[in-house]
Amino acid sequence: MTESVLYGGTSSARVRIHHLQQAKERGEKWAMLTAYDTYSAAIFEEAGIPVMLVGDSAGNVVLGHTSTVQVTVEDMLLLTKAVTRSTTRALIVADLPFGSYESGPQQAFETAVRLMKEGGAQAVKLEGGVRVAPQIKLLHDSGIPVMAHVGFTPQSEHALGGFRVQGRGAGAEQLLADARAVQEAGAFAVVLEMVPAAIAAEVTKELSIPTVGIGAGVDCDAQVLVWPDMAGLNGGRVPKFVKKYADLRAELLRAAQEFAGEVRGGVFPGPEHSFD
Ligand SMILES: Nc1nc(=O)c2c([nH]1)NC[C@@H]1CN(c3ccc(C(=O)N[C@@H](CCC(=O)O)C(=O)O)cc3)CN21
Ligand SMILES: CC(C)C(=O)C(=O)O
Ligand SMILES: [Mg+2]
Repeated sequence: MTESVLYGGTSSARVRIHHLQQAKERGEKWAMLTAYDTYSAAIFEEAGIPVMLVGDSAGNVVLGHTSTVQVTVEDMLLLTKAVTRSTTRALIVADLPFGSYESGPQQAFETAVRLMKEGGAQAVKLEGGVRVAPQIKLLHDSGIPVMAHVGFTPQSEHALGGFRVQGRGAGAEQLLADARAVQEAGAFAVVLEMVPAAIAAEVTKELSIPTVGIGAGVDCDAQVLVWPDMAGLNGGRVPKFVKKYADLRAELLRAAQEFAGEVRGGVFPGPEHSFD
């Protein structure tokens, strides 16, 4: 496992993407996590996470919005800069936020260039299938690596009628058409969000590019989770597809309470934290 090229040195984005492609061919799975700040990104890189997504889920988990719809390009730039300042080996992908690419390929190009030039991202992600294929094609032809995102696309929650599994029944054909369209347009990978496991397995088999699942079963080539969800920082309800690998909320709550208690009791700072 440690021999895997996925966790190697500081190769170019193009070479790293080629390694993701080779991993699919070998049947070697990999993990992606979201990242929004400099410390956590450095930790995930040390943990051997080969791809990080500066997700517009920041709208929910960092900025306190009710959805990703309110997130701006300026918000994404701030977060992307923080992540790219502390990482060297991971491939950093930045989400194009709602409203920054839908009107056409030129708009998508201009936003992607900002996230790469100013933010330091090595790739971008956008939501949609057939509908955004022209955007993906222009970015790809311009040398910008694109990750696609089909199935449940949170930026369209209002159009889709809420948080719903996509690709069930007759929806399977549309999902397959979307997945084929983004591959054809030049995407290097595609996120499958909230798709029945059997359909995601079929898409994964059908496509030559890696699929990254979130609520899409175990047969995807890779998996992604929103890090505050998987680390248990989120105090509210989490989607069914989340597994909690830690309880950071409890740990942080305890630390903050203990600090406050020691200050109230005159215990902190001790002599070892004070200057003569
Ligand atoms: N914290 C967080 N985690 C995420 O995974 C996430 C975000 N925020 N923000 C952006 C999108 C929105 N996503 C979401 C948000 C909610 C559900 C949800 O409530 N799912 C329910 C209902 C599923 C159904 O009824 O079919 C679930 O129980 O999974 C799913 C995906 C995924 N992304
Ligand atoms: C859930 C992932 C795929 C995402 O788009 C995000 O975090 O914004
Ligand atoms: Mg997103």
